[in-house]
Amino acid sequence: MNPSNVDVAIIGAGTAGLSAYREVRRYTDSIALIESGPFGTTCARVGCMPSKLLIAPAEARHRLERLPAFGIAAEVGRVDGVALMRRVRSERDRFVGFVIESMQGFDPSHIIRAHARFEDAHSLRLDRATDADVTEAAADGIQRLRADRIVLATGSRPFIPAMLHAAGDRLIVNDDVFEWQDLPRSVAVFGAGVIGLELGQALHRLGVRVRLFGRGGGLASISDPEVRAYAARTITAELPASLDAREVRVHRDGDAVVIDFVDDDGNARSERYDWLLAATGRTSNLDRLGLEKTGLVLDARGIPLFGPLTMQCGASHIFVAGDSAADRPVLHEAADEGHLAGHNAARYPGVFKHVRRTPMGVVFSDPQIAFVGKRHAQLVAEGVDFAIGQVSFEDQGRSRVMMVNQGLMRLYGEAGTGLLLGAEMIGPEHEHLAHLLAWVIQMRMTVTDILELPFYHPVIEEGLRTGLRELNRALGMGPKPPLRCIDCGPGG
Ligand SMILES: Cc1cc2nc3c(=O)[nH]c(=O)nc-3n(C[C@H](O)[C@H](O)[C@H](O)COP(=O)(O)OP(=O)(O)OC[C@H]3O[C@@H](n4cnc5c(N)ncnc54)[C@H](O)[C@@H]3O)c2cc1C
Ligand SMILES: NC(=O)c1ccc[n+]([C@@H]2O[C@H](COP(=O)([O-])OP(=O)(O)OC[C@H]3O[C@@H](n4cnc5c(N)ncnc54)[C@H](O)[C@@H]3O)[C@@H](O)[C@H]2O)c1
Repeated sequence: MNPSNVDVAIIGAGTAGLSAYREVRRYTDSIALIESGPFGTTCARVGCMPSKLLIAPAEARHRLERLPAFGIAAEVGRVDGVALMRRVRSERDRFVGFVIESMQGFDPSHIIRAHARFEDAHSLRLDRATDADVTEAAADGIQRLRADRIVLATGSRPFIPAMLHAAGDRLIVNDDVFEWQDLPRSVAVFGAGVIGLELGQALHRLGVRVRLFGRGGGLASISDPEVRAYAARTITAELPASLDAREVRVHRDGDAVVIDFVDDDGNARSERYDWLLAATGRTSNLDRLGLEKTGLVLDARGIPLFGPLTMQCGASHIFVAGDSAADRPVLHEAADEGHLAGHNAARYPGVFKHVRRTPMGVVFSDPQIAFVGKRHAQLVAEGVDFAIGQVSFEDQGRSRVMMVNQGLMRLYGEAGTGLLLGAEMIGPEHEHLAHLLAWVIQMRMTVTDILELPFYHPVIEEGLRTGLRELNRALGMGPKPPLRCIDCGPGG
């Protein structure tokens, strides 16, 4: 391979880039996979996996707190922060190791450690990589690369509002949390989105003093006002939070971060924390690529206009995938988009469309929050004629048995066709219910057809059946579900 002139260059070796590489390699051996940071992917290093490793012990401890309500005397375990963080890091390293192992079959001559930037639509300038331990592009003698086709898979980074910088060296992001040697005493978590809620609740349950600072009352990007209100009530009953903190001012007093703010009840408060964790959203890394030199049409955020069924930017030889595209910033979609972008970059100018999966999001809070198909806000914005069926999990049989009976699910169905369109929900084991719903939506099933599927007794899925029956009634396609329906079994 001529290392300065390749068929396909892939910028970024995260989930999307690795998936693109595997696809491109089926068609050509003339490839450059360019990575400026450490290998291992955001998901394994600082994202999905370490966050779930922190959440798991927090949930285990929380279950102990609930045992007395079952009549079991239990002492809530003292948290050994050093041991706990050691496990988080070592399991995280195992997952990173699996990713790096999966790259062992890659041709080493395809891999370039450098920061890529466009000089024109086909030429990339390669600068020193950020990871000091790696071979630098200059040391390889490659400082410029010409590529016939290019995949942009550069991921995203935390977005930090200017006002938070007053916390100085006490300002951290998710990456820093997973390097901790011990748990801190206190953390102010800014941003009540997915990351803020997952990490904030886990730290709180591990005995760290936490407050979650939100803006405008939003929580975990729930768009259905009823689900959002229920979730806000349920989550904040346990986790100290100001979801609509106003007049926020951050400053330092010695080692402490001081936060002055007006809380949700209108009271002026001043609180001190060891750390300020910014979980205030993420921004695409495409802004550091010099895309203005490519001639691509960019949107207001600097992201090229692309087709979600091809990942092609305009009609060009450039394709985009994963978090950098800022369209569906979750792991399985990054992998899909990488595959699609890689496939089309390899075969360009032959470009195929590929049907996308039903959108799905799961927030690993407790209770879990999930979204499937079309969001409530999207249906309203698109002017879709839809009906809503809803079910509370407070009286749901199996949920009560297990003492996890908190939750509200709202299901959306299309008027006239009876098709299930989407759902937003908070409740027990909802990561599983979200999958069932995503599968039946993707199969384009009507609510009536879904109700023909089997439901065991007593299971949490029976709550879903009640919601679907309510939706069928609201669509005018089924009877009013009987109160305490006995064919469902008690509590069904
Ligand atoms: C705390 C947290 C928890 C999460 N939890 C979940 C979860 O539970 N479930 C889920 O589905 N998703 C989760 N996500 C989201 C998921 O991690 C991302 O959607 C996914 O990792 C994106 O993959 P990617 O390939 O687009 O980006 P990355 O994996 O970030 O890869 C991009 C790569 O490009 C490199 N790069 C950037 N610019 C350049 C350049 N100019 N030149 C060369 N290389 C460059 C970067 O160094 C990086 O290695 C979480 C994210 C975070 C932060
Ligand atoms: N379980 C999962 O699948 C999972 C978990 C974590 C992250 N992720 C992915 O990572 C992405 C980024 O997550 P995120 O939580 O950083 O972003 P987010 O967009 O979900 O939430 C950011 C929140 O910060 C708030 N905010 C912004 N500026 C603020 C300020 N000055 N003060 C207070 N609040 C402020 C926003 O209003 C928003 O609610 C998610 O969209 C998701 O795709 C997924």
